[in-house]
Amino acid sequence: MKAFLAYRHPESVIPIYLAGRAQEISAFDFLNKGEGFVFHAFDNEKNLFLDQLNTIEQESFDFFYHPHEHEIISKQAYLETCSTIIEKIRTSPIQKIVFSRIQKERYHRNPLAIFKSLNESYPNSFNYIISIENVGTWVGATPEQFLKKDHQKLTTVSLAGTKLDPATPWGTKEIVEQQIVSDFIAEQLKKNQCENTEINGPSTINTGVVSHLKTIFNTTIKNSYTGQIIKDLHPTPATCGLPKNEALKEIQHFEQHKRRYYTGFLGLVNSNQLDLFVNLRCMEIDANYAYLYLGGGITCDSDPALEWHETLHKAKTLDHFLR
Ligand SMILES: C=C(O[C@H]1C=CC=C(C(=O)O)[C@@H]1O)C(=O)O
Repeated sequence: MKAFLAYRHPESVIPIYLAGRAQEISAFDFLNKGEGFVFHAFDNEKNLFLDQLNTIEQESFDFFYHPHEHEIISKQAYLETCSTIIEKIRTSPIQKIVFSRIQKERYHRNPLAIFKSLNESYPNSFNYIISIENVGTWVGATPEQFLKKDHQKLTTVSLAGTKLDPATPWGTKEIVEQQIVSDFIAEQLKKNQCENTEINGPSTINTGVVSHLKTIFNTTIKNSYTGQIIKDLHPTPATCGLPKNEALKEIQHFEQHKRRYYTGFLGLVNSNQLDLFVNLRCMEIDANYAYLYLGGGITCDSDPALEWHETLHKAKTLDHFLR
């Protein structure tokens, strides 16, 4: 399959435009594929690996649209389902479920112009546009590093909790919601024999639209554990919930849409390095419409109306640039 990719890494100001090929890979099967770019689905189905990537002029970037159903729920349905999820959490051992929805918007700009606007507005995000034959086109500006690895040095991040106004103090709901992610990550690092783990945070980061709590984990891992730590971390409770398998089942039950690449992960791969991001604040586009994927962590302290409002606010990351 033909593939086009443009990305702008948060540590750089220069966007890179590439063309190459994409192949479907089994879940997590990208570590022995050589140099390339992984675009991994949330539910491990139709994971893609891009390679034979060559730099191109941006004028040569082409778009593949692959229309399919996007289930869009009403505000009323969102609020009702959210209340049911809160009740479920209050009456079961589940502590957190990340619930998401799709918002459909007409767009009128060249997708590359949208990508460029993201680069101007979000210097600290990993911004990308990816277009793959028979798959479609996705655009995103994600603030969440999934995993960075250079030889045995590994960094991962717990990013959760959202506030809309940077001036308001953090509430207990957000602090607990992010601590759940940090505890989960610490446990997975330990299980995978990581050593010399340094934990920094939580501190507040501002994405330009919302603020989050962020804790950074720097550690050392034996290369033989790389595959296992990725399997254990994906998906973290920042995008799925806790306990992981129970939360996954509830997501499949409550969400009407398939997440596809939203809350999967993407990024650069080569023999000794990985630089992966969680696919958040992203949208799938066809020739006329953008489908924004918007989610948030639900806990026993959630308020459905506030969660709805949070998804509307997160949508601003992208919808500001569609018209
Ligand atoms: C699942 C999303 O965000 C996650 C990352 C940061 C904060 C989150 C929250 O506050 O709910 C989510 O865990 C999303 O933006 O779709």
